[in-house]
Amino acid sequence: MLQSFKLCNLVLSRSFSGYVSRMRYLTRLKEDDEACREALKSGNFLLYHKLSPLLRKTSSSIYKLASLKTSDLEQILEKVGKDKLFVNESFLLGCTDMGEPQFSLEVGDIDRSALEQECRGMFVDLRKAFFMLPGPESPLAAKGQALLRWHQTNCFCSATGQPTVRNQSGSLRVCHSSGITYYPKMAPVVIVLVSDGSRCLLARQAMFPPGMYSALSGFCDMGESVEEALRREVAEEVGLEVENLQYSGSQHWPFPQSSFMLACHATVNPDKTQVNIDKAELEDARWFTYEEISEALQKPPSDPRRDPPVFWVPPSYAIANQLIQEWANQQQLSRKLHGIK
Ligand SMILES: NC(=O)C1=CN([C@@H]2O[C@H](COP(=O)(O)OP(=O)(O)OC[C@H]3O[C@@H](n4cnc5c(N)ncnc54)[C@H](O)[C@@H]3O)[C@@H](O)[C@H]2O)C=CC1
Ligand SMILES: [Mg+2]
Repeated sequence: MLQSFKLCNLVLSRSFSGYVSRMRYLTRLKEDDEACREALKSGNFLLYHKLSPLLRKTSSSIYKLASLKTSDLEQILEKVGKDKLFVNESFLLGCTDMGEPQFSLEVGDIDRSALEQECRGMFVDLRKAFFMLPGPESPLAAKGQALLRWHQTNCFCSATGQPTVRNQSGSLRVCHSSGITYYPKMAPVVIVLVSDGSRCLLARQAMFPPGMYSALSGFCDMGESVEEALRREVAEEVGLEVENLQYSGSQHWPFPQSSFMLACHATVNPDKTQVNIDKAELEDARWFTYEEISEALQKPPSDPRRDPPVFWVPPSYAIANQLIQEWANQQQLSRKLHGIK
């Protein structure tokens, strides 16, 4: 069986591009428990302590996700008094460009400082880790946490109350009593940057760090399209009617419990820009000029102790930043065309 799996992979990697063979390999690992158990023997592991990922400082003093090989992880587990079979509790995350499988493992029941010492790293709260990690590593750190959290909160069937059982990769859980299969879930959220042609509308919730304003956002209701959710959220939160919706991109966002962010641009009639804020949702919503936005995009997050707080926008790992950046680029282009400095 294993022999034929390896042969099949070899044939695949010769006949398809690297990307296609990696995706086919992952599908196989998701569906075939034995193949996944075999992959665990040559995996790369991201560790999480109570959902905080393990980071390591590199020789050039930047922080990266610590990725441990199977043999190193087994040795560390033995040193901290844990059976090396604990590796099998990992969940499949993906594979590297070299085709090496990646897994996440929750080690929250092992002594944190002993692990940090053995791994030469530190467990960092995910929100803080986002500020420390190089751009491409944040989504992987988020995905690892989201998958662990989903398994931790879906141990029982919501129909029967009986325990659910995971497959080896962690791509699903089954209740053998009801026969229901549960798959990891994300909640769809729309996020929209509203423009009146020369200004853009940003808002802040009371829970945001002082001075930070972001694009309007909201969870999709059951049965809604992205367009419907977006028009409703803007109407609810600031009392405006939007038009000209334009899709920009999407992002998995691990907060509060795995959201799927769908980002769009939209416009309002420049004669109808009076905002009427829903104070239950938002602390403030304001129109910002191009000058204010480009200044905010160039500076790091404000010191939260500054009083009054300085206006700033979400950092580059958040899709809100992408929307704001795109709007600023568009404004810059149109100002150039119209000879405005
Ligand atoms: N990555 C990014 O750039 C950004 C991400 N976000 C994320 O989007 C999420 C939603 O945005 P909000 O404006 O807060 O949404 P919202 O405007 O829909 O308000 C949140 C409220 O919606 C209700 N709700 C409905 N469905 C929910 C669900 N599935 N999960 C949790 N609450 C639900 C709750 O009462 C909650 O208090 C935020 O929690 C935040 O994590 C928001 C802005 C930027
Ligand atoms: Mg909202």
